[in-house]
Amino acid sequence: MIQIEKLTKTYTTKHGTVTGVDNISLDIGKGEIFGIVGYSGAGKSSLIRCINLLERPSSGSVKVDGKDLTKLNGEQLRKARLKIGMIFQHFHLISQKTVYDNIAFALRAAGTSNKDIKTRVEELLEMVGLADKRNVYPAQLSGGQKQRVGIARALANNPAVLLCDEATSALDPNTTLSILRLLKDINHQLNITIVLITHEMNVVKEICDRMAIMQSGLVIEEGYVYNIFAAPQKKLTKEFISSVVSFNVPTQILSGFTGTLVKVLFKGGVAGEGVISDMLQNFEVKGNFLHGAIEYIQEQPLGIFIMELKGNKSAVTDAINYMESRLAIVEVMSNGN
Ligand SMILES: Nc1ncnc2c1ncn2[C@@H]1O[C@H](COP(=O)(O)OP(=O)(O)OP(=O)(O)O)[C@@H](O)[C@H]1O
Repeated sequence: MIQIEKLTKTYTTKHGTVTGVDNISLDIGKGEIFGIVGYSGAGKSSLIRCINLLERPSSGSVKVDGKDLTKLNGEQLRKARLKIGMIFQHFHLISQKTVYDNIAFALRAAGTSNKDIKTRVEELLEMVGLADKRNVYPAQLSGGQKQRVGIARALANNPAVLLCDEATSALDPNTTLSILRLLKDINHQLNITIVLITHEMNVVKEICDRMAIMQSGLVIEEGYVYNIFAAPQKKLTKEFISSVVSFNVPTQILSGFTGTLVKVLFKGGVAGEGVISDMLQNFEVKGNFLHGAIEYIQEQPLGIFIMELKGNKSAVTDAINYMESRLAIVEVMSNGN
């Protein structure tokens, strides 16, 4: 649905040229929820704003539904943009207009008749759960309700893509969750492709199918969220993951162990316990559990165990190889003192 090819965005400032996006290529499939994570300044906003050409790329191309947006003239681009909805961190509602008129505004801009506007706005208000708020003004709404209006407005013209620019960053955790659930429902119901940028890994963990991690304008890691949580490659990715899932044991505790410390991850959670008990029965090693948890990522369990293995070196190696052969990911944290 979205093909980004060798996209670069540079800005000319009085201090020289700044690169916001550095030669990024990404392919986002129809109906996917794709998350782009990074700290402030990583280039997320520059990238998402290039997807609907709010920013014109310095080089490279952006294809949405097969159309290269960088090649369209003004009128063609205006039409193509109707198929790309966007929601924002600070909602960007028109304060002098009611909820109804904020949503109707997007339809009027697209030339929809008054009769069709009425039907469509009612439909959208139902979808986002705000039917009873149609005549109130934005100032009378909570942050979560404002974002629901933003979502209804973004969906007004039946877009194929919804871009979310830090859409939950101004909301408390419970409201964040309710907005993320709404986005997921909309994604299921309409098969709309959603691209969201965020600095919060819990947002990605909650709803994204795939993700990219950005740093200094580059995508440094990309893949299925579940796989990235199971086996992050880059230091920054590990840092983001540890902000939502703590696999860490305090260093002073780790230094007190004399055996080999291993972190064992099992895709599929509980099954892992069976592999560990088989391993303890079949090899001349003793296991001492320091930490065990099952995390749910996209409703799929990921089992994590941190344990000390004691025994002679070859038995420990055999035990680790055995767990790996049973599809565990084993990381040796320390070889003992
Ligand atoms: N209009 C602009 N003019 C000059 N430099 C810019 C402009 N927009 C972004 N940049 C620079 O491009 C880089 C990427 O910024 P960008 O806003 O895309 O990052 P971000 O990951 O979205 O961060 P944040 O969440 O803080 O917005 C930064 O170095 C930023 O200073």
